[in-house]
Amino acid sequence: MAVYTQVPAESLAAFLARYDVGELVSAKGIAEGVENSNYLVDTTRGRFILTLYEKRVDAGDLPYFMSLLAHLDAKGLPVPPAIPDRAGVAIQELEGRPACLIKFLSGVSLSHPTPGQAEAAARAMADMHLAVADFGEDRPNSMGIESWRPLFERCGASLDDIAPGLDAELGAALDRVLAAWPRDGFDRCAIHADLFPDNVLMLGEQVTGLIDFYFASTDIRIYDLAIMHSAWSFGATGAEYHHEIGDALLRGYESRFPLSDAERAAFPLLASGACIRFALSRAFDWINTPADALVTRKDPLAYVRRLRHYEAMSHSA
Ligand SMILES: Nc1ncnc2c1ncn2[C@@H]1O[C@H](COP(=O)(O)OP(=O)(O)O)[C@@H](O)[C@H]1O
Ligand SMILES: N[C@@H](CCOP(=O)(O)O)C(=O)O
Repeated sequence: MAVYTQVPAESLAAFLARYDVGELVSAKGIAEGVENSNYLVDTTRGRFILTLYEKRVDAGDLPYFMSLLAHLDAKGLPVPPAIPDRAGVAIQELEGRPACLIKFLSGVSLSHPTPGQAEAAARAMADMHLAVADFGEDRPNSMGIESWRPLFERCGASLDDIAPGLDAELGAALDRVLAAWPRDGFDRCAIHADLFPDNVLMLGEQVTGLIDFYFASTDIRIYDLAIMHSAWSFGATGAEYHHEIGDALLRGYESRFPLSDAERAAFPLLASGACIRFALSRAFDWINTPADALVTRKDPLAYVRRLRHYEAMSHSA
């Protein structure tokens, strides 16, 4: 479920009247997604996505996200920019929420990507990193390394309610990863920071959409690839590593943007950091979301198992 805010038809029709997009034909809430309310809107002139930003997206960050999307769209990347109304305004308010009308992109997100699809998606990430070389704006990563210790402490002893020993295991991994994290010497740029399979739209092996830029921020470029690697290369429980997908991701990325020796050496560490980040955000949501809430809680342990894989790789390296 991801329709937290209901938009009455009259209010949507009045909203659309500000734009040059024709008249409202239909609007359906989109079930996928967890952060925002999304509607699929058809008008007499085409199809659009309407997003109402809920509590997790800070309205103050929207200008950065929209500016990044406009930059990537202008460079020909398959991203969904916000559409400006007749007055040139893209970030609006609807039903008391910040809202944007967004370009609809075709394609489907994949549950079980093939190596060819993984390779194409990682190539698209590298294209995105190349395209932001002249993007001048900056946003600190609100889910970056500085946030992990405070988030871990907010989860506290409740971690052991998820699985006995989780508090100690994540605490020890956090100490190791924070101590070894590269503070400088690596390329930094605007990264997506959440390029999971559900945030890539594809038709066959063609990438038709990179979506959901609401964690985008300035961080280590290869950390973005490490996040993608940890999200794509494992079975749903995180126990099984699919090396053919992991290899395809690196191949696709490197076909555009080869890794340096230092980046290659740091990759397991950066991927361990990615696992800690998603294990902690999922654990926090697990602890703070009632089991009967409409939103499906994502399993933190699926990231703890991935973490063990990268930690073992770090040790053997
Ligand atoms: N621009 C778009 N074009 C087509 N479908 C989209 C677009 N943006 C979002 N969607 C659809 O809406 C779903 C939820 O969007 P997403 O941005 O991932 O939501 P959330 O931020 O709530 O997680 C996606 O899985 C996709 O099906
Ligand atoms: N990808 C994250 C959660 C963020 O949700 P999204 O729907 O905005 O991608 C995870 O799987 O933990």
